[in-house]
Amino acid sequence: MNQPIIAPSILAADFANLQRDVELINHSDADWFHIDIMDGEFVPNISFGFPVLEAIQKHARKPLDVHLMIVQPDRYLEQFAKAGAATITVHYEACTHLHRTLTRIRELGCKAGVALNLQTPVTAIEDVLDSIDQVLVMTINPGFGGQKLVPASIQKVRKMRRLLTEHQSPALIEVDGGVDLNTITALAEAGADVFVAGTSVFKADDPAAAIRTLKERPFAPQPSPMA
Ligand SMILES: O=C(CO)[C@@H](O)[C@H](O)COP(=O)(O)O
Ligand SMILES: [Fe+2]
Repeated sequence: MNQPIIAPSILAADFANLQRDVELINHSDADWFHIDIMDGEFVPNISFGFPVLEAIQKHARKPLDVHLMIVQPDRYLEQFAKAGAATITVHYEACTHLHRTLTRIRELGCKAGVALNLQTPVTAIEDVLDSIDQVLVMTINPGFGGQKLVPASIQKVRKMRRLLTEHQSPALIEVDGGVDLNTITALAEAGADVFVAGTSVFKADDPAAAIRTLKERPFAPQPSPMA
């Protein structure tokens, strides 16, 4: 098991104190910033757009991992790249020409990610694996923070790991939704590399300590079944 990559989701930050929360992540053991963009059409919620992303980018000292929950993402790829995205993840369900979209993301100098909703089988991306740097396995229905992880998604992460191994793909597996101290170990054991955490970080009494504990938890000794 590799050291987990922790990506706190800004969606759960205090937007009235955004700079404070960005600095908190800068000074923590977190690895990336996870940025959720929702358009009110692909998902039943609207998060924030370019002015907020640009404000985050001005202060962030770690890579921006941008998760686009929007229809026709091709319209905005260039703007997200200009706004400082290190990785741009589009939804499989939102792309008519997925290969074209992924190729464009890489041409723009970003890493290319594909997100799969709960019902989308892992094999959906099999034929474009060469164009993918990261696969985001949704562990909730997208659109809102603070939801409980859907248990069946752990098995899906396992299937995704098998698929990537079978194709010798170096793509990272990211999990998103309901990641906390109770779920991170099973997700890491199933083969996830990147862990998005919103509520479990920003709603904790001490977010920096929460990040540290999330990072260490998959390596912590498990309680024996007799205990
Ligand atoms: O993409 C999404 C929601 O659609 C996520 O990135 C959430 O922001 C994760 O929040 P928590 O489940 O960790 O509160
Ligand atoms: Fe997300």
